[in-house]
Amino acid sequence: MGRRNRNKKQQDMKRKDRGDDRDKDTKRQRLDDAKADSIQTQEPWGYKMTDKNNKMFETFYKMQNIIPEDEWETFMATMREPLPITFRATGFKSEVQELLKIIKSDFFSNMVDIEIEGKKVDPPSTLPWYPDGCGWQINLTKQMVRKSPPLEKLHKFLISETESGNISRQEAVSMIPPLLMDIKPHHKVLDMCAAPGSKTAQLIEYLHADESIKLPEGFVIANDADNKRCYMMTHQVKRLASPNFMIINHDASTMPNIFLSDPGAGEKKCLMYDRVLADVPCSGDGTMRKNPDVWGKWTVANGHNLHGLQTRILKRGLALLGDNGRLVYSTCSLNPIEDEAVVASTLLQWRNMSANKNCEIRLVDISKELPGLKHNKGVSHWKIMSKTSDVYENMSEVPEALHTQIRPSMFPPTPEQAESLNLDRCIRILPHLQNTGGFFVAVIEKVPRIQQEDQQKADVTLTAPIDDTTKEPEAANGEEGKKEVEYVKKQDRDWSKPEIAPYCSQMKKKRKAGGFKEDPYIFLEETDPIWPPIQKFFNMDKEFDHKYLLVRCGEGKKRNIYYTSPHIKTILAHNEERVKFINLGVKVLVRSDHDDCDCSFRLCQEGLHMMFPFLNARSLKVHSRDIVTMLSTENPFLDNFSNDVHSQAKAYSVGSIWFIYDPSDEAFMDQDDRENGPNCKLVFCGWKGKVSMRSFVPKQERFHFLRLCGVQPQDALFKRGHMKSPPANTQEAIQRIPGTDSMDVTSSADNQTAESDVPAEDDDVQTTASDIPAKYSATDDTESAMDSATENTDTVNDVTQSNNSTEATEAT
Ligand SMILES: C[S@@+](CC[C@H](N)C(=O)[O-])C[C@H]1O[C@@H](n2cnc3c(N)ncnc32)[C@H](O)[C@@H]1O
Repeated sequence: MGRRNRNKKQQDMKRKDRGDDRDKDTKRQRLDDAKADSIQTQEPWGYKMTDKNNKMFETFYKMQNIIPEDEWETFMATMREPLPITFRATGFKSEVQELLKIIKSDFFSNMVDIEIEGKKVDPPSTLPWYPDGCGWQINLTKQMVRKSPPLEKLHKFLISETESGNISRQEAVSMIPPLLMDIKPHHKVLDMCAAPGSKTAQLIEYLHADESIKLPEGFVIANDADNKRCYMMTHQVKRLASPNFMIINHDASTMPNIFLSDPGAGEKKCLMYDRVLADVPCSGDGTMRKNPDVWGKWTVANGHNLHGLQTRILKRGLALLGDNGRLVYSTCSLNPIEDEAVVASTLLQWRNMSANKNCEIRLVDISKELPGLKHNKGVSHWKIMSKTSDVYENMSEVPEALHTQIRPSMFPPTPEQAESLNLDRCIRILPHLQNTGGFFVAVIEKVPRIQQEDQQKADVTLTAPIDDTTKEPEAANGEEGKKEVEYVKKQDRDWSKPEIAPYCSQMKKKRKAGGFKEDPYIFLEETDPIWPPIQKFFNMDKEFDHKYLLVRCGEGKKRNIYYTSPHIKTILAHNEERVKFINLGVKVLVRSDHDDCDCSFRLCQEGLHMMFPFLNARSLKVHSRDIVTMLSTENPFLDNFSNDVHSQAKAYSVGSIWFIYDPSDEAFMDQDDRENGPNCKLVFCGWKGKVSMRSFVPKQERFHFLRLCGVQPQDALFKRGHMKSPPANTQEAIQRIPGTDSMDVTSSADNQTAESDVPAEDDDVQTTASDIPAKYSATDDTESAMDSATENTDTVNDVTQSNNSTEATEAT
């Protein structure tokens, strides 16, 4: 008999000795039940989904008493209903308000008397707790919106604006954790499990919320263990174009320390964060409305398996949190083992660690921080159920055989401990309270017990050295306490000091000389000859420091130049060998060699918002109708622009330019701007040729800006009388774009004239005139692909893992 067979036989015998055979029958029975339960049913709107029943789920949650008895039926009925559409408007405040005006007037005002399948549809409403009316809920499923003819216009609008990143289709509950982080522009923020990045995007927005600050001092570091999902996140946050942002790729439970000085030289300075978000991987039972697959997959084991990882991530997050910092722990699961048990056991362990005596961590009362949000309080008591539906009140009742699955830390605190923990300060969002998904949030703050007087407060979050104690937890009372201590010793000895994490050492093998596989990040030298012509051409402000510009190729011509913030540069400089950086820096300049231009680089739209406050030359004030001209025409001739713009343009040599529309510039704005133009500042980059002038704006964003200027992309642009005829020799070449009734754009002949005049498009701008109608005649396939690609999904289900490893795949 081979060794493997022998081992298996021994294991079977052991299992028999433990009486595990009884499990088999129960298991078989349960599988049969589950199969019988999962009958495919046909939903309205023509798509199939599994039956929404799971007996184990019901038994488990009924037993927990976290849903009041008289609400149980409503809770279950809501869980079985599909989730309504929710989204939030994103971006700069004034631009967001303009977009909201359009949403209300052009789309929602028409939705008052709509009936679908004989039922009247509720008009869309704002999420009462989301600030500034920027969060919205439409009580329809996305399938309904897609298939219903009266909602076609709304559907196209949602796809288009989601694509350009001006709205974020995000579950309502998923918007909550970033709001509770209370982000300020100077905060150092860590998002531990960030992909696909919907919450990260909020964090970046809040960091940049004060538009009067050119560049905030703080930054956001987004981490995720899944390399592919890190790249998805790159796309998600690209439009926010923040130089104060980076993506890294590590296991959050063993996040490496980030040094702010050379780790080899003298005193180590480690980064401590002001804000940490631990939106941990979870069983996702709060997302069953959106992901009906979870119904069939749910077992108690999912929560049990994730508890260990969730706890380790929370502990590591707390270890990295600076004094007076705030950590938000969240899951989209209602399971107390993934929620309160993780929080309670971590708080208790923190207290037991003698090394932590200088600092207290405690739950923050957040019940009043989001007025209008309906929620229940966290619980202090719950029960543990095994896969075979045995129920345990404490660890001593758990058979030895289950000790690897059921841990002491999963049990509720004693009544005395519970009194000091204030678990009721956690919030539970139950789906039936406000027609949402299910969610759990706890906010924890770290408060120094002794404010050390010699500590330089201003620098505290950047310079506080990491607590590198290896001391073990002090003994707690009683048998349970001893077991807990043993457990902590075995599993968690180093939770404040994962200096060389297993993941890092693994990665070291993959590393090639000079860093990880990514292209290198090479900062421009002070004396780099590339810089003076750029500085001169754009008359760059002295405040702009070119030592934060970087390129990604060491040799040959530099194609793109990126900008990053001082702190991000410092982090990169001292950690390139140890931290896996996936993405950082905003593209601000793109190579564009042209015989008639002294500067080999042009501005690009992606980085313009960050750059324009530092540009003292090459700007053109424009009217709203000029925006329409430049965004609806490939290379308009100079005399297609207003006289005001034409005369400014004549003064400029050939090369990169940027346009600014500023409603606060009373002297320049005219009657048409006041009547038809948007009430927010807009900037675009472009190129001034000899006879024409073009913009470089990615196609998705063109539609957004056109809408802000009161033009529906499928409406006639000429209706407003904005276009002057192009010169006579190109007159005949004007043609209709197939698929539109009314939109005319200048033709290929016109483009040819201009092509020699302006540089060709780059990969940051891929717009051809015919893209416009093509997009608006998207097939169903394209639309559904867009739906799934663009809606932010932060659910991790299908969890198969041991306590130490997670294989989580995302359900989209
Ligand atoms: C609930 S999702 C996060 C959603 C995200 N915060 C958002 O709002 O878009 C959990 C994420 O944790 C990641 N993850 C799983 N295990 C991890 C670990 N050990 N360390 C870091 N990230 C992990 C998954 O790849 C997944 O992207």
